[in-house]
Amino acid sequence: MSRRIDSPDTDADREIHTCIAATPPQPFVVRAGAGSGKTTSLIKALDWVMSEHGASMRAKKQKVACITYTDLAANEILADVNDDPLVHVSTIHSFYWSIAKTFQADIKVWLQNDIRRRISELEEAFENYSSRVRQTTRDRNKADQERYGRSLEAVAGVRTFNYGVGSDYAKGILGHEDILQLADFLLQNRPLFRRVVALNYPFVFIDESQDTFPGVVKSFKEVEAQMRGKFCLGFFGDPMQSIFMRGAGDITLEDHWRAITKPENFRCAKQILDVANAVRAQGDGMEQVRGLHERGDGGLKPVEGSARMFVLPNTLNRTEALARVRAWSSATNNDEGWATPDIAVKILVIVHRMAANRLGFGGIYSALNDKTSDAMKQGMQDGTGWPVRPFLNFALPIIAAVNAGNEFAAMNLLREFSPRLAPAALTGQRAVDVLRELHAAVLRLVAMLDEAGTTIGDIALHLCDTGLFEFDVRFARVLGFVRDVADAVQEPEAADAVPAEGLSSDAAMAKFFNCSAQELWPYERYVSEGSPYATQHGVKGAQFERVVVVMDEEESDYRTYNYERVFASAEARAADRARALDGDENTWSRTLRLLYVCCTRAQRGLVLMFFVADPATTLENVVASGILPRSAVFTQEVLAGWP
Ligand SMILES: Nc1ncnc2c1ncn2[C@@H]1O[C@H](COP(=O)(O)OP(=O)(O)OP(=O)(O)O)[C@@H](O)[C@H]1O
Repeated sequence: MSRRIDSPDTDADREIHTCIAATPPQPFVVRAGAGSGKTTSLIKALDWVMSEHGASMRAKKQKVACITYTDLAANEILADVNDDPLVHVSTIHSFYWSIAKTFQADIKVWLQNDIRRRISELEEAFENYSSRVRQTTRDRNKADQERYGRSLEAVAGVRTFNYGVGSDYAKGILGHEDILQLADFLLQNRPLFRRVVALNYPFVFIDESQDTFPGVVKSFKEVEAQMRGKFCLGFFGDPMQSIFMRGAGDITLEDHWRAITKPENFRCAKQILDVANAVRAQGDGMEQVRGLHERGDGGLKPVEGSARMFVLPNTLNRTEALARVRAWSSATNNDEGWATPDIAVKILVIVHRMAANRLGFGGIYSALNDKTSDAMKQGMQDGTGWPVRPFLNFALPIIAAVNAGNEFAAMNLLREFSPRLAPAALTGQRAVDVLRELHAAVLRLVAMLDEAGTTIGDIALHLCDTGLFEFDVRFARVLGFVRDVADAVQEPEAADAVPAEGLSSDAAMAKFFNCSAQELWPYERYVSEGSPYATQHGVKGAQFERVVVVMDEEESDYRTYNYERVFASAEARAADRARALDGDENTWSRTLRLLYVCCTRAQRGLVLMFFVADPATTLENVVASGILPRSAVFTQEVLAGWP
């Protein structure tokens, strides 16, 4: 297998090498477009640190830190550098915890102050409640204040703090968000801490820097300012691919830092790259060159590929339109892959709602998506969120095990998740009695899922009341008010609240509990990847042979993204662009970047399906935008006669 590290150096790679080999090493910011092989450059950079500075770093027990966006990316990079112990690859959360965890006394002080801050915020909110605020909201505010008060008391007695999936302060467990706040606080306020970090990690490289939190960039800049000459930062990113609201975007250079541009694109066939460049021309204007090549008889040749748009009336049935476009593309490209069910084509939807409604879990989707925090949306979409884990990790698997007659698997799940089988709980009890009760509870669970009226809340209460499953503190808290579900759903303040801890997640959970339990199976199938759909945000960093991008304002969140703005009249676009250049981030600029990310996922074939109210006008706008030539833009008529 060819290794990334063995691919020829590009000009950008040579510049990175110069920065790393300089005395002292020079911090740098690599700006490189989609498909440019940023990860390859990053791996080469790690290799140069090892070859140029490895001996002295080993002697001083130092490491180079490489911060990635996901654990998956971290593992891939680690494999590429042969798990060299000189390289520490991790997500920002793990890295932050690894540098902060030895500062236990500081952690306690920070946490106590932070809990006090949260209590003050709740007190202030309470004082400012208008007379219209309902009693349940007031009661919950008080309950949250009391809960934090109890946490504060408990934290005083905690000896060791750890990092876990969800926070549980009384047990000394900090959650994801806490780790970020804590380490940023230490990095930005404690010179000694900055010094220790720089001496342990004289090189820190940050991948996907456009999506790194601004606080993280600020923190590392402070380390660099204090330890100049002894600490080298390297950012690898693409401001045009900044698609998460909390991302840092473009990294501003300090005086002595070097800007490096990597203009190649190795991923996209020519027609797709032309579209990507035309999109980007309206953004930062960086033009990418080269495109996908393949080896043929006469050596390496550029791949032409295909890129088309269908401008369709938004009255069409989306599923039928998609099937027709795929059949048409298959025939036109003479490529059966377009019509092959499932995975040969990746369909990118703005939100999962389209897939959710079609597959039968629209209720779960809207409960945990609409007016909820980004973390809750994301956790629902990828199946890692705390509200859905008890069902995905325990309830559904145990039902499946029972239905398949697999008692061994069912027993293993009970051992792993049931608090009643914990050794302490079994003391003084006859195990056989406990098992008999659990068995009956599981059979009831299986029956409940088949009963039409069962809600997700009913399942949750059953799991809780029978001791089948141990809920974490957040879930346990919600179960506390689950019987008031109907009330909470109707409560206007709860439903309309800006996403924040407490109220908005309570309202979302109330809706979630009201959903039919029968939505759980299709939801499970969806998150376990048995689907050709992905969201336009979820495919960051990925590539696929054939991509369909569904641009559909009816499916979208109007405030944040709107493709009609990108393909509006020339005057409207010019006005949005002028505002964006003035620093006013807007729907047009956000959507333009999302479109760039979507288009550049495709290697050989790209189809944009644009559902609009007025296809004729939109078609003219699309052509005027210069993003696709007229010959590549089609309307409903061409699909007539396709199945
Ligand atoms: N130097 C190179 N020569 C040839 N192909 C390369 C080179 N570097 C990367 N590639 C190939 O180009 C494709 C894109 O690489 P990669 O996914 O690392 O890009 P990226 O910059 O991370 O893209 P994105 O920003 O879109 O996630 C991959 O198929 C990779 O194998």
